[in-house]
Amino acid sequence: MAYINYLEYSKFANPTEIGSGGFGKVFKYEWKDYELIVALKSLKFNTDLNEKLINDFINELKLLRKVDQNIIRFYGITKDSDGYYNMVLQYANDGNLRDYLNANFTKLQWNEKLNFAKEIALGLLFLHDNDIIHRDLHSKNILIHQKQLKIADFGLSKQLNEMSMTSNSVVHALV
Ligand SMILES: Nc1ncnc2c1ncn2[C@@H]1O[C@H](COP(=O)(O)OP(=O)(O)OP(=O)(O)O)[C@@H](O)[C@H]1O
Repeated sequence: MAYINYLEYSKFANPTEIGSGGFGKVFKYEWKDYELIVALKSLKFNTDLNEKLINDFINELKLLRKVDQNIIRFYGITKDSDGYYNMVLQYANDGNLRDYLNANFTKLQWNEKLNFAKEIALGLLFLHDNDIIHRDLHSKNILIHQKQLKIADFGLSKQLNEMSMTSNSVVHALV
């Protein structure tokens, strides 16, 4: 397996909660070395180790190593003071597309809406060119950073070559 950066938790300062999802909470931090704002997304379990959640998390890590301007950047992983692993991600300063549209839809111009559609299509094209299907694409999994849309949350994604024989057979049967 290719290398995933391990980052020291002490390098991150001033946490502020920005959201929560299936894996746990998401915090905004300052990455002191680079004076960069990043998002730390944690992997938390209330009960015993859940194999499916872990597999989803590892899958998300592997897929996020790829870099594209319409895909949220993944810098590495860190372990927080409670012992939980966190993904260190590019911080999207305008949050998710669903909240953004709820707040701004009436103000948006057509050229901006068309540009949004184009950026989502470009992000998807990049994923598909890399044989990745997202499988959970919706407006909360699209983040906005400096007016640019970035596809996030690959927990349910699958790389086509990792699909089971059964799924492959179905795909082939359909082609
Ligand atoms: N990199 C980021 N930059 C800024 N905000 C983020 C970032 N990642 C997540 N968020 C915010 O935190 C919320 C929760 O994110 P998360 O990916 O954990 O869950 P989700 O996509 O809403 O749910 P689920 O994990 O169940 O699919 C997002 O909807 C978004 O508003």
